[in-house]
Parts: sequence; structure tokens; C-alpha cells
Amino acid sequence: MAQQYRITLLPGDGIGPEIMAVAVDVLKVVEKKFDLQFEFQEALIGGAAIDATGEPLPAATLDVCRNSDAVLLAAIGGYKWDSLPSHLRPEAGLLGLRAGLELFANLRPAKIIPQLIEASTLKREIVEGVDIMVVRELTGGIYFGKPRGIFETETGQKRGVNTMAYTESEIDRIGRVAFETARKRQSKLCSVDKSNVLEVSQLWRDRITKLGAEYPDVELTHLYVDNAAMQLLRAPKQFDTIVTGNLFGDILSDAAAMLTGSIGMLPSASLGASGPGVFEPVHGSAPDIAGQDKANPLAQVLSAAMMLRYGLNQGAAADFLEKGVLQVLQNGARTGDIMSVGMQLLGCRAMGEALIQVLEE
Ligand SMILES: NC(=O)C1=CN([C@@H]2O[C@H](COP(=O)(O)OP(=O)(O)OC[C@H]3O[C@@H](n4cnc5c(N)ncnc54)[C@H](O)[C@@H]3O)[C@@H](O)[C@H]2O)C=CC1
Ligand SMILES: CC(C)CC(=O)C(=O)O
Ligand SMILES: [Mg+2]
Repeated sequence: MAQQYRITLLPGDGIGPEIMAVAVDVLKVVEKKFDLQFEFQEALIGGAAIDATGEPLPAATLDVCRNSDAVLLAAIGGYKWDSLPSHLRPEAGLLGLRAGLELFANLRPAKIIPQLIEASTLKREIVEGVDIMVVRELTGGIYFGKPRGIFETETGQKRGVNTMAYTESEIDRIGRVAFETARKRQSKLCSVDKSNVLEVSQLWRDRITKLGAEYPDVELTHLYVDNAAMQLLRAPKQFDTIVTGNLFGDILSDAAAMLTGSIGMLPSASLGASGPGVFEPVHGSAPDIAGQDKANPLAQVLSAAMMLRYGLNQGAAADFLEKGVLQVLQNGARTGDIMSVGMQLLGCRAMGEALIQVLEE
């Protein structure tokens, strides 16, 4: 009998529904090829949820996610909701989902795809062979620290406040994920912080260094985040696995995306100690191209592959999808963000169709 999985789909906003439709079609091919059965359930998050219910993360959404085997998320956010107070914005829905499911570890691979070297803004010799895994802490740091808000000073000025805080146990648990991840790769871990200025980073560096003693086979180095950003663009091949906090990981993973040609190619997995993971592209809802059939759906498809691998333990099905993506690119199919001379420019839907054709061959 086919193995059954309950998958919650969170298309969200902007290009979200367009790229999610492609991922679902692709997963239907996987079902057939691997004798799996996906029970898809769609739920509201972000701006779409605000419009329908007044809240960015309705309780019903969190419930259905908790009761599923994995969650596939597209993206949230858009101009329409930008002036709402921060706790009512679409982004609060995403943060609430990550916190609600205790998804403290965000794996963001940035691996150069040989077919896309020409799409990178960097020189071939700089990016060829790049294979980096960013392990980003996802439920702590400045996105969650208290106090936060916009307060009034004694002189009547507004003062915006956010707090970057990490406890030892929060650092240790993401540190362990990072050391274990590095061990399965090239056994090189670079921890990124700002410990020359921030106490929170001093504690971070201290704990990661202590943890390093338990992983003598992993070569541990440390970089300040400003230098790390520069090194990522100067000589990205020096990196294997990077571990860092929530804000620095958010920023560095967008920078790492450009090494590989486009943020439209980068997937991620958000994992906790137990329970369903959330699998989502690194990019956002791209409101500038939403509704125009221009989005690259491949980050979403590769997020579905990460879901198969990390969330459902279906490694062969994940390999199948990843190979299909390489093949469709090899065939010359390109969306605008990864277009180069001599290739075939496709819209989001047509890229999905080209991929399905490859997968069904
Ligand atoms: N995980 C999530 O849901 C995230 C949501 N956001 C939200 O998304 C909205 C837009 O944020 P931005 O800073 O503009 O970041 P973004 O990642 O949505 O877009 C940045 C640039 O990359 C392009 N891009 C992104 N994904 C693409 C794709 N699949 N194919 C082709 N081009 C793509 C966009 O057109 C844009 O020019 C905001 O509301 C933001 O808060 C931002 C990042 C993550
Ligand atoms: C939209 C934010 C909540 C987060 C973000 O940019 C990300 O996780 O990449
Ligand atoms: Mg981001």
C-alpha cells in the first residue's frame, strides 16, 4: 500500500500561489513514481490570512500544521500590509509559525549549479564548486527578543527598540545541529557573530568554542559578520558549513543566494527537535513580479525536495526531483532571474510544465 503523508500547503502572498501550484503538480508526479500518497491541505498565513480573518497566523493554521507530517510554505508579505503594526503584519505570521512549531534550525544550502554559472554576477572561477550550508538559528535572537516596540522617550521622541538575546541552551542546540551537519559534509564549521561589539555574540562564541571540544574532527573557525559578508563574495569556496544567529543568517543567506545565480533557486528546511518541519524558499513574496507569471518556481520545487529528504525520509524521491531540476536547466529552460544568452525564457507555469515533462520521461 502507498505510504501516506499529510502535507499542509501554505501558499501565502505575492508569487506564493504561483510557485506553490508548480510544486504541487511536481509532487503529484512524485506520488506516482514512488508509490506515495500525499493528502494536501491548504491553510492561510500572512497577508492572505489577514484579509480573510484579521490575523496573520490563525489558530486553525497552526493546528493543521501541527497535525501534518510536513509543511510546505511559499512566501508571505506585500506592500498592501506594510503599514500594519508589526504584530499584525504578514511577517508576524511566519515568525509565529516558526516559534509555534519550535523550528529552531534553518538549513539553507547554497550550492552552485554548473548550468547556472553564467547567471551569477560573480566570475566563474570565484563561484565554480561553491557548496555552502548556512545553519541559521530561527526562533531566537533579535527577531524574538524582548523588549521590543516603539516607545516614547521623556522628551516626547519615538524610540524603536529590539533586543538581541540568546541563552546558552539556545546557542548549544543550534551549535549541535551545525557540528553534526558539518560532520556529514567537509567537517569545516565557521561560526559568524559580532563578538567584537555585542555581548550576545561573546556568549555565542564562547559556547560554540566550548561545544567544539566535543567535535574535535570538525575544524572550527570564527568570523565577525561584516568580514563574513565580505569573504562570502571574495572567496566563497573557503566555506563549508556556517552557523549563525537569526538576523545574520537571514542576511548572509540572501548574499549566498547570489553566488548561485538567483534567490529564486534557493530552498530551505526549518526543523525542530521533533514534529513537522516547514520547507520554504529563502526568498520572499516578490511583490514586484507577483501575478505576472515571471517567478522562478525552482526554489519552491527544491524546498519540496528538502521536505521529501528531511521531513519525510524519502531521499530517493528528493534525488529524483533535484536531478529533474538539473535536467530542465541542462535543456536550456530559464526564468527571467536566471536567464542568459542562448537559453529559452519561460514563465513560471511553463517552467513547471518543462520540469514535469522531464520528470515524466
Ligand atoms: N520567507 C518569507 O516568506 C519571506 C518573506 N519576505 C517578504 O517578502 C516581501 C518582499 O520582500 P523583498 O525584500 O522584496 O524580498 P524578495 O525575496 O521577495 O524579493 C527580492 C528580489 O528577488 C526577486 N525574487 C524573489 N524570489 C524570486 C523568484 N522565485 N523568482 C524570481 N525572482 C525572485 C524579487 O522579484 C525581488 O526583485 C516582503 O513583504 C518581505 O517581508 C521576505 C523574505 C522572506
Ligand atoms: C520575512 C522574515 C520574517 C524572515 C526572512 O526574511 C527570512 O526568513 O528569510
Ligand atoms: Mg530573508
